[in-house]
Amino acid sequence: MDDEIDTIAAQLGEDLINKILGNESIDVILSCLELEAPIWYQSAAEGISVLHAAAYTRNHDLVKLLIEKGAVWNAVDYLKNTAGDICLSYNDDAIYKEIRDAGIRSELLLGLLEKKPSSDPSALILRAEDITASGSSDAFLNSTLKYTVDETGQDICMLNVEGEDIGVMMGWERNIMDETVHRLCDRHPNAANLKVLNVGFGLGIIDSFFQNLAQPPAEHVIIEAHPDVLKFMREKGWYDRKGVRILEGRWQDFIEGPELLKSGGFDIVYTDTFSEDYGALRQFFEHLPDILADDESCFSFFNGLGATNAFFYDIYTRISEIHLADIGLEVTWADVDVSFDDKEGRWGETREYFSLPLYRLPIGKMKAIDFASWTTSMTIHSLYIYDRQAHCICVYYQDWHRTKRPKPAVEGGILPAVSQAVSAAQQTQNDNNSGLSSGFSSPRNTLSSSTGIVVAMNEGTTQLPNTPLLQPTGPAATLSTGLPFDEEAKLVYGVVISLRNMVRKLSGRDEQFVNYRTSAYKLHLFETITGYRFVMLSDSKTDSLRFVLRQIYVGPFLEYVVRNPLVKMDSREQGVDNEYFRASVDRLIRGLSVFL
Ligand SMILES: C[S@@+](CC[C@H](N)C(=O)[O-])C[C@H]1O[C@@H](n2cnc3c(N)ncnc32)[C@H](O)[C@@H]1O
Repeated sequence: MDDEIDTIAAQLGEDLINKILGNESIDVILSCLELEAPIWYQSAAEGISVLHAAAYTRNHDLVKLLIEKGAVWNAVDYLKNTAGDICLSYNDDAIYKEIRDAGIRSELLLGLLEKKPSSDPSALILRAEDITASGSSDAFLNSTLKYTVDETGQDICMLNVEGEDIGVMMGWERNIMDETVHRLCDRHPNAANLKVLNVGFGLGIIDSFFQNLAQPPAEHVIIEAHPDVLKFMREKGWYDRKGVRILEGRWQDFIEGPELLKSGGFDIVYTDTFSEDYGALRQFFEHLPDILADDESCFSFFNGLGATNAFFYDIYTRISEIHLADIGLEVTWADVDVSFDDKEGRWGETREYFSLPLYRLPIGKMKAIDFASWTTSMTIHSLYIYDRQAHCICVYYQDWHRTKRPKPAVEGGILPAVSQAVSAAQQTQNDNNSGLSSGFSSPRNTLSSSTGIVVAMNEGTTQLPNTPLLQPTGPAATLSTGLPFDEEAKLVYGVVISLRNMVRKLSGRDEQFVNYRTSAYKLHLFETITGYRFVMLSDSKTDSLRFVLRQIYVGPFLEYVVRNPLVKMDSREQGVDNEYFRASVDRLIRGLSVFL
């Protein structure tokens, strides 16, 4: 019965492929699929799939349709070509990208990278379930390695798997390693004092290039797991080299432990292991933000997945770029010409694992923080305005990226027109009292609550047109004092005045105190000649915001507070809040050029 089904499927499949090759219309192909012709079929004669057939006929619409219907993007024919390779041979970029993107989507979405069985034709890329020493880490680490010089004179670290010689590392890769070291180190700002981590010693080619830099690394950590490699390292004197620290074991054993980061993060990280699949490489990626020292640190890895096939190599190159981007690393790629060797000579008796003319060399760097988006989304915590006349009484308060507001002020603890969000407000009372005689039309001006309920969302219930109010979206506030607002405001004022006086005492009256920074926040101060003190708290890494405070003063403050005929300029009794001022400050913060 099963045989019968197989025969029918094969007939329908052969018929489908022949129709595609015969340039039948899309409708005809669709009706074959409706009659259950198997879209996964590969022809008996050449092993070509429906996607190969569509690529041969260069029918872009049909390729799209077949992909939509579930055609296998990575089927390999008997000549080990994929449909993508067929497109490459025709130089058909558009169809190539269609198939390549289907591959990337499928790999990303289904996470097939870790799961491909070795019987899959694409096992020429990954050997995740290969339990021989070339595909299984455990089997590899228990195997015997041989260091030798092959018939062409190149150094080889070799493994024999079921009678076949497999190069763990081969001398022809010197150029790749040389170029990698130069691209990683040459222009590094810390070149005179580099801290380098290399995972996987092999022949020690890359480690020798690191050591041969004009200024060898100040610290050079090598993680190596295989006992035979460690023996080789000992024989070659690597244990005695200055600045070299060898961690014996798998990188997985050290990556989260204290020993690796004994002297802090690394300027350069490189990894090139053996018998590990893409899933392991991706796991290594995930640790990079923790082990790279800073934004100048660089990372590279041996980019050899899929390198016996241009199409697969392209896909895995792009997937690694996407995954590195996910953890904040931006990759630039350089091509290294590896076509110069006579291929026969390069491989000798060993199994070929890189057959493309160009090696794509990745250099990953932590993406520079985009100051614009960073500041809009997380830096400015709060603004306080004080009037010298009113001493430590805050006359205005507004916050943006503070997830925890202070507790509301005790009743009578703050002036009525400071901020609704930190007053002991009672919404019903707000409604009843809106539009008070003071000239403040904002509901924020009508507070006299006794409930103590915190109004913890946007302050503006009324808004100027086109002025979205900022949400408190930042990280958990480091600034929350847990105090009621009136006490917090006094504390801020007290700190400002003490530091200001201290600066004057230490450096003379002309010296101005403009900001200070702790590990948790930065405080910025701007004083007007009329006696107002504008204080802003921000993330500790923010540049000076004094110019922002000045802009608030000369813009919204002068316009909506000082020159507003409806506002009684009595900040000692009232506070200065009004909806126009509040919305205008919001708009100004959001519209700052550094936020663009
Ligand atoms: C291809 S070789 C590295 C070659 C090296 N880049 C060079 O320039 O000579 C791979 C090395 O990684 C080591 N290795 C494999 N899996 C490892 C793991 N999980 N942790 C640390 N080293 C590993 C192997 O023993 C081998 O020495």
